[in-house]
Amino acid sequence: MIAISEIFGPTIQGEGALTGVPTVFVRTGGCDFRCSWCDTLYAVEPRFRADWTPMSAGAVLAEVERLSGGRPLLITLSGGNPALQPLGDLLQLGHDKGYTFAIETQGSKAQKWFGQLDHLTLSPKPPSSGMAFSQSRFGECLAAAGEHTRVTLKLVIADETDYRWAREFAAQYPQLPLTLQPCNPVPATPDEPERETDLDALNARLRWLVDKVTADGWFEARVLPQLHVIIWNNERGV
Ligand SMILES: C[S@@+](CC[C@H](N)C(=O)[O-])C[C@H]1O[C@@H](n2cnc3c(N)ncnc32)[C@H](O)[C@@H]1O
Ligand SMILES: Nc1nc2[nH]cc(C(=O)O)c2c(=O)[nH]1
Ligand code: SF4
Ligand SMILES: [Mg+2]
Repeated sequence: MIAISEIFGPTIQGEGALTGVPTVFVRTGGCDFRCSWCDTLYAVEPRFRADWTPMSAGAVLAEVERLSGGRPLLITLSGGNPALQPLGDLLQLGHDKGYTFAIETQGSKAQKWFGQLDHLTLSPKPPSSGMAFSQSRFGECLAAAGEHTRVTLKLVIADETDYRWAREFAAQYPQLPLTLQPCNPVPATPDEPERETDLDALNARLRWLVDKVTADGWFEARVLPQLHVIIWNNERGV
């Protein structure tokens, strides 16, 4: 069974290489990380376990089909860390019906079924997250993706230290398309789900990041904000 926090959409992918693409989100519950600025703690902290529903692959796909009116589109798997879940059957069932799959994961756990994905977004965490990075685990994720899964990198940048880390990290993987995403300085929390983000502060970070990238001639990097945050602020389910 798959631990499901929420299934919502269709909406648009607000982050990374597929920004703007219509998609339904399947959010799993449970994460092996606790990033200091995580905007999705209701799908991370064990105190919310009672809100996560164990669902079969068939039941998840039935809900996606209901939301999408049976028209196959991109399904985005996120969390929490969806790589902790048994998702191979869902990928098989969905592909049989014409759906495609992208996943958002931090690169801390590889699964054989990564090779069944259409898109794998790896988002290793910078120093500001407070999480340790494991190069070997990240390498295992890349290896598990194999040849048919398109892999992209998405790095969250909160400050100068993160930026320098991202520069060094990305240089090791020149073959991977890269998005830099400014950290939302005021994400919603489970205790304050209606919290408004500071869009001016976010925009200032975005400008700072664009200035850095252009001044450094880092022309391989694409800079994108979380589009859904700009459209819907910190709202959940969009
Ligand atoms: C909530 S995570 C879930 C998937 C997976 N655990 C991961 O981190 O990749 C989805 C994406 O949101 C990003 N994210 C989380 N909090 C953020 C924040 N405050 N500002 C910008 N991006 C954030 C993460 O870095 C990740 O790329
Ligand atoms: N529209 C939209 N795009 C997203 N991209 C990544 C999301 C996530 O929470 O993983 C997300 C999300 O929650 N909503
Ligand atoms: S890895 Fe992703 S879901 Fe887990 S705490 Fe960090 S941002 Fe949140
Ligand atoms: Mg999110």
